[in-house]
Amino acid sequence: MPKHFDTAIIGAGQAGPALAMFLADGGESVAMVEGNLMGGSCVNYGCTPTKTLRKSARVAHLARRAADFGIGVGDVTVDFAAAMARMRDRVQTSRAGLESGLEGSENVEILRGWGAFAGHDNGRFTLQIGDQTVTADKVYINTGTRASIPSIKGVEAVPYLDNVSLLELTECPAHLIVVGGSYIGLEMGQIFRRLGAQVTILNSSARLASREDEDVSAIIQEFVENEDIRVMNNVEITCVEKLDSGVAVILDDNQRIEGTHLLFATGRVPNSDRLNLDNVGVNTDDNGFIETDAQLQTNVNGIWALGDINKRGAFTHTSYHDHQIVLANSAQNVGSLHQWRDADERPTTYAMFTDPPLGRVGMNLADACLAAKNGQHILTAERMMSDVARAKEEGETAGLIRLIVDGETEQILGASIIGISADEVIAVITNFMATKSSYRVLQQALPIHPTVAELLPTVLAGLKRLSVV
Ligand SMILES: Cc1cc2nc3c(=O)[nH]c(=O)nc-3n(C[C@H](O)[C@H](O)[C@H](O)COP(=O)(O)OP(=O)(O)OC[C@H]3O[C@@H](n4cnc5c(N)ncnc54)[C@H](O)[C@@H]3O)c2cc1C
Ligand SMILES: NC(=O)c1ccc[n+]([C@@H]2O[C@H](COP(=O)([O-])OP(=O)(O)OC[C@H]3O[C@@H](n4cnc5c(N)ncnc54)[C@H](O)[C@@H]3O)[C@@H](O)[C@H]2O)c1
Repeated sequence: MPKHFDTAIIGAGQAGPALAMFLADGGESVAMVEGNLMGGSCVNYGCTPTKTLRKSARVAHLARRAADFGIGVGDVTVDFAAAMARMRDRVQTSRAGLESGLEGSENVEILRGWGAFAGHDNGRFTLQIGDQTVTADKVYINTGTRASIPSIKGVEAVPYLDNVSLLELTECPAHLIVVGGSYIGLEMGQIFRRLGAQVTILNSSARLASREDEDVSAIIQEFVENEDIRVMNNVEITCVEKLDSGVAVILDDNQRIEGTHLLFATGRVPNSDRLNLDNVGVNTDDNGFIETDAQLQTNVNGIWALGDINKRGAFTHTSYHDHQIVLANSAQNVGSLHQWRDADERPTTYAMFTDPPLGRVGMNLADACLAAKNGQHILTAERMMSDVARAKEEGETAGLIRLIVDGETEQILGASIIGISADEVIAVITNFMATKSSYRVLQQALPIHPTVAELLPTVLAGLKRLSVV
């Protein structure tokens, strides 16, 4: 007889482990199935290592700028191996913490191996994990995504990097060609430039971070080019070739870019292909992302999909939030204190950790223009970071603050903040939006001087109706 669990969770990403421990604490028997490293992309190949490396890169950058602040540090050198070792140490500590939490959880059994559905019978799902078979009443899928590699001619014959192998480098690339001009391309391009690589970004979109407003893309392009990162937008890669010294990328206009290393930062594909979803009839979209309702239940009763695999956000905080939504809607109603029970209602919010960072929530200006065209009463206000005292004092004045408000309900609809501390300041807006209060309440707050956030009430005082012709 296969061992039976109340709950099986496939994939220990950002939703699975927290859910496992919570359900186990409530007395359920939980199988936590993981084929690779506990913590998934965020802990091992995503947020944790990249934000740790970002710090080394920022220190190098500020050291190079030391004279601007009246400080002499002499020639700045980068100990690449030490920076990478610091990053790996942080990853290991983070993963170990998660593992010990799971291992210490009495009702959680960790099953190591790739999980797949074998079928269902009498309300129980059967899972195959290597040569082990188990059954469960409920299954939560948290299997995430992996790097998508474009099918470019010659790609199978060249050595290339993705977000996993990039972190395994032992020497800094002399010239890193980054394909992709969005979150990963920009964050990693800037980090590796600051660690000493020459960097070229090849981007098929017309502008960097093309989901953002045009002026935000222009600000990003300006600050990365100021660091001698070469940016080529609107490119179409015809083929890639292996060289003794690395790799050559040939564009459709016959331009040839040679580098020592090639990184693909061209989006993600879902890890749904080895789940054998057909055996239980779970629906996916054409790209393999699992379809769910607003409570994250799939079309099959008793199977939920959480995190990047459900395409309802592609961030650690959205994945973690997914487990809270599931708990809030669970039979035990254990998450009743959580406000959000409906994934359709939450606003999109994220940061891009370039330096300076971008903080985003809800509508951007392009969305706002569309809404205004459709008759919505929209107010907008903005201020350049060069007019923010704290930014001037820090000597980091690139960027802007843009706020968008509904003129009738007076609720804040969105914000784009790019500039120093934008990754933190955006949370003031995101948290405030959760109260659904009028923006006038935020204007009554007493902010601290000198901070970037102190300008938010001032910016709101300048709200004007957005008119679109
Ligand atoms: C370079 C990079 C930087 C990033 N930086 C940020 C950031 O700064 N902030 C942010 O919010 N987000 C960031 N992200 C995104 C973030 O990492 C993901 O959104 C987050 O990890 C949530 O993923 P998840 O919970 O869906 O699953 P994942 O973290 O992808 O984990 C899925 C797990 O499932 C396992 N698995 C897959 N298939 C199976 C199977 N069949 N059986 C068993 N196990 C399986 C995998 O091995 C993996 O451990 C970054 C991503 C990358 C790649
Ligand atoms: N700060 C963060 O939260 C953070 C950081 C890094 C990654 N992430 C996550 O990782 C995911 C993936 O990020 P990403 O940057 O790889 O993907 P993305 O989908 O955001 O961007 C892909 C980029 O690659 C370009 N591109 C695609 N095919 C190309 C080709 N053949 N030639 C040239 N350019 C091409 C696109 O124009 C775009 O700029 C994000 O959706 C996000 O969820 C988040």
